[in-house]
Amino acid sequence: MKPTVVVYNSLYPEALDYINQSCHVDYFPGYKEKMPDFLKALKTADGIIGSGLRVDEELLEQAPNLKIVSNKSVGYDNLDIPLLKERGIQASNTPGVLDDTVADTIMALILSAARRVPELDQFVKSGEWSAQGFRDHQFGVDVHHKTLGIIGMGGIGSTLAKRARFGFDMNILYHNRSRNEQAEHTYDAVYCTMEELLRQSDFVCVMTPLTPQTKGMIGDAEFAGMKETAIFINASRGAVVDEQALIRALQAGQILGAGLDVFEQEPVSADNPLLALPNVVTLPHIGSATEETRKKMAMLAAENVVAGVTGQPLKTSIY
Ligand SMILES: NC(=O)C1=CN([C@@H]2O[C@H](COP(=O)(O)OP(=O)(O)OC[C@H]3O[C@@H](n4cnc5c(N)ncnc54)[C@H](OP(=O)(O)O)[C@@H]3O)[C@@H](O)[C@H]2O)C=CC1
Ligand SMILES: O=CC(=O)O
Repeated sequence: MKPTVVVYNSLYPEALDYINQSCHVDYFPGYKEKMPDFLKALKTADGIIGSGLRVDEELLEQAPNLKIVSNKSVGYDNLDIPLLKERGIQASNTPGVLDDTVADTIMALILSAARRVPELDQFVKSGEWSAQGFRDHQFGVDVHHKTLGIIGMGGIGSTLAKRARFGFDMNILYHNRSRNEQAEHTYDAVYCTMEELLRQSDFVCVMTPLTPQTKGMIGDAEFAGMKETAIFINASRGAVVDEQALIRALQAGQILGAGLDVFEQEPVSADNPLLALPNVVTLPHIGSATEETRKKMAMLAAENVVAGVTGQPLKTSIY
């Protein structure tokens, strides 16, 4: 009998076909709208694939045969890893294949925030440019030759460092729990304490995973430690930052601006004060969202789930 794989959000046809070749597929492009059927399918699932589903004790109770959870994302803060390990269930994610695309998104946030792109786009389209002309107070700040501090110099952080160093002649500082010697050699990145990095950087970019250690890692004290001219970028997970502290820092002029791809609550609610601040550039969590990269992520996640249910080694196992 073929193993059963539950696909819990939409998946490219190529990836679905690949799973279909060796598995029975229960496909739920939007599992939330089909909850009773989805829960029924979990009862016989050997593997599940998708992104964002919270896999915890409650979910595992519904899925007694589960052998693999294949996350179609790099981040795996939706998974209870100690519990999965304890139950002997494998888990995989999709590192590497999205590094360039996410680094491009971060450069877009850096450039948009520094050069006030969304604000000035609106200025042109609303007719204000022709009505009142462009004034000095609308100038932005340079990105080239400035200092970029990267908190979380891993796959994406290093790919960002490459762009910043060689494309924009930026100086790179970084902070991790451990040294990244490759980034030091290749991008002249300088290892710093968090305090040093915040004090010296013109752009501060957070790129760590969300873990119990990183939750709320950037708060009042960290914003107070940044330059008044600093631009803060977050494309990791919203909860790595204390969002209320970020709002306070922006409203008080403690930092110059922010570029955000992620939020504590997603989709972000319409009354979030961040949305009312002209010096904040926002994106709807689209770091890896290009056609080409999402296809690569889907195929990698499909290969992992098939490997997991057929007893083969996973391509990108989390543990
Ligand atoms: N916006 C989006 O669409 C996307 C967001 N992401 C997010 O980005 C995260 C990073 O991805 P990726 O670069 O592939 O991951 P990596 O594992 O390659 O890099 C993570 C880096 O964070 C560092 N780190 C981990 N914990 C801490 C800590 N407590 N303090 C300081 N540094 C820490 C690690 O170094 P060390 O272990 O030495 O501390 C490592 O250098 C993902 O987990 C995901 O949440 C990913 C893809 C797209
Ligand atoms: O947020 C996206 C991811 O891949 O993680």
